[in-house]
Amino acid sequence: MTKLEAKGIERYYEHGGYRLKALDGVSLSAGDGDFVCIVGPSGCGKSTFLRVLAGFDEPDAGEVLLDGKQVRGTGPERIMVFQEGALFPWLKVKDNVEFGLKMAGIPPDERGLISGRYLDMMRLSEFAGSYTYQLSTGMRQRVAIARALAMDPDVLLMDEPFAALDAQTKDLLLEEMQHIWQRTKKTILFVTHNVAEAAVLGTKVAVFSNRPSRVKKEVVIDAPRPRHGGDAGLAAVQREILAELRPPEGPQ
Ligand SMILES: Nc1ncnc2c1ncn2[C@@H]1O[C@H](COP(=O)(O)OP(=O)(O)OP(=O)(O)O)[C@@H](O)[C@H]1O
Repeated sequence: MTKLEAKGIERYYEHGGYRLKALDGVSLSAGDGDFVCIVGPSGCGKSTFLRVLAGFDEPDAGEVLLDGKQVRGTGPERIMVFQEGALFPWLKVKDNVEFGLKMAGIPPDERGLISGRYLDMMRLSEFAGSYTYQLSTGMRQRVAIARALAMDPDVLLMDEPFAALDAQTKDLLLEEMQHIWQRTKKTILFVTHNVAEAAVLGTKVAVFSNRPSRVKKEVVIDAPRPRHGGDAGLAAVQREILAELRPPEGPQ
């Protein structure tokens, strides 16, 4: 069953009198429980597309459907995790995770149970009372993921969430992300510039073209899990994606 569907999304930006077309009719769907990775050339419009899905940006044309119904603006059923986590430094880890729940009027006891569950899942329980500046970058990113999951969204939108991490932490989080996805059965759309990461995580990978972007190709990946970066079985799929990303050869 289709969970989230984007149909013919167009998005323009004003650049000092010049109208720049970022998205040129992007259509992409994610089935319930799919892990869709989005890759594409730098500046092609991946983040713009995710912002449209999250409702932070209005498309100039096209529509976003959740469970077959058009959605506009932001909503608790579509939650975004940013590259830098975007946590509140003045709040403790537990309060960061509970922030959205508090805003939604969930009583303290229930909030505590929910944050406890996700802090446990992200192996952060012993840091519940710490401030985010006392954590490593990887731990902060895990707090951001816990905070998003605590809202129990239908769809998790992740914009290069591991880009600022060192290789070792990234490997660990790639593994954890697969466990979390399998445990929570969330529908995830995940933007990355890293083809290996996309091949490890994705049930399918959507390759965006150069700006103004469209979906150039969708590659379905059914390799067994857990997957790891160096898996030989993923090499062919990575080559297929990389071939799509290579600029066309022009006249010499
Ligand atoms: N707020 C904005 N105002 C004006 N132009 C913008 C804005 N946000 C993005 N753009 C332009 O839209 C295009 C797509 O940007 P976007 O950040 O969506 O690309 P991206 O694929 O996520 O890039 P990267 O991989 O480098 O992060 C770029 O040319 C960028 O300059």
